[in-house]
Amino acid sequence: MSLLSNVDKDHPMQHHLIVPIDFSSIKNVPESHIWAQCFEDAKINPDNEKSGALISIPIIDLEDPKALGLIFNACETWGMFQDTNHGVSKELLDQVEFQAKNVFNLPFEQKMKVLRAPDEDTGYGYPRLALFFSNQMWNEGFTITGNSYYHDAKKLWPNDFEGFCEVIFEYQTRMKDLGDKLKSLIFKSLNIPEPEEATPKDHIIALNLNSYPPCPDSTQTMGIGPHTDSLLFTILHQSGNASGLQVYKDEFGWVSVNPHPCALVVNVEDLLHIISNARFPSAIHRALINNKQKQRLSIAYFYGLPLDFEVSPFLDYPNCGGPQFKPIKVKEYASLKLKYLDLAVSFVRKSY
Ligand SMILES: C=C1C[C@]23C[C@@]1(O)CC[C@H]2[C@@]12CCC[C@@](C)(C(=O)O1)[C@H]2[C@@H]3C(=O)O
Ligand SMILES: O=C(O)CCC(=O)C(=O)O
Ligand SMILES: [Fe+2]
Repeated sequence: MSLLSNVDKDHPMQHHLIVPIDFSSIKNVPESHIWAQCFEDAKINPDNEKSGALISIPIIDLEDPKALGLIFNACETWGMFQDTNHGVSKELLDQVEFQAKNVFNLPFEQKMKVLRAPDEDTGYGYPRLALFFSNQMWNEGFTITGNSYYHDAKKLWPNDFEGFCEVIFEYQTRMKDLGDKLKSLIFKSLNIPEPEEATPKDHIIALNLNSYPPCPDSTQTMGIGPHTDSLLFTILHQSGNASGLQVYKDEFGWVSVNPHPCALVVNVEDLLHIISNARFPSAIHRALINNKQKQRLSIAYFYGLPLDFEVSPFLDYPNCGGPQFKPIKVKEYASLKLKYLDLAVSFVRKSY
């Protein structure tokens, strides 16, 4: 059983919000998957041109001696950056993408063998946030926590599961190393001590394989609806051949985060927003479907803290004002998020 399922038990999901349509058999976009066209403007400006200037999310070389300052500025301005020189090989990124493609290219009935249970977080299905939107997303996902993939891979490929397991094991190991390094850099950049974790091995960590299948009418569909992620930060690999990810910023609106060769996207999640006393925004992001013909893949690694860890704003820096949030345990926050999605953070905000 995975860690987050302790929390999920109180918030079971309805079956029809978990089961994706069989994308391979669809000729027209069904009514259920049509989103309003309000995001059309963002699709026709994928280069992020605003008032004649090009804006883009910072790309930071982690080996750059100035990396700390650059990370701080990017997190403060965007809640997001792309990192290069992160130590994860191109081969491994290609391999994990290949394995993700293998999962999603299986026949629908085969994928249904590992359908996520209503009160669990691992397995195949629409993302959990499907609960909060009246329209369905053009997306199918496969969520892994700890070694849940082993059991699922045996169901997907009874005689040939080792290849998938080896790649996922290796990817999780490399992501954990990179996550530890990023955590240290991010906390140093804020000039605050890293959280002292009583039980470091009980971190909530999840890996999400996302597929955005080819779509007969990509002007009307949404890959993944607007949301923030809940934990400390996400490390996202997006396939190089298709754009879609966008981050929201007040002055600019939706800004595309186009794939950069070898870079991984890092975005601030809610708990880091709280710990930084709102100095770092939790990145509001979504993924559009920009291409009719091509499948887009992304692999998201959610780096968290132990469930019983109490999170509170760190205030020991000049002019930080008072604490903007009440202390809250990770598991309590995860539970609020499952109930209220992006309103969850407002329940933790202090009212003066
Ligand atoms: C650890 C986790 C974070 C996540 C829920 C999960 O158990 C695994 C999937 C994650 C995801 C991905 C899409 C957006 C999101 C809000 C969702 O519905 O499932 C996040 C969850 C989160 O950050 O709360
Ligand atoms: O596919 C993407 O670019 C974004 C995925 C995402 O936001 C998520 O898995 O939480
Ligand atoms: Fe996300």
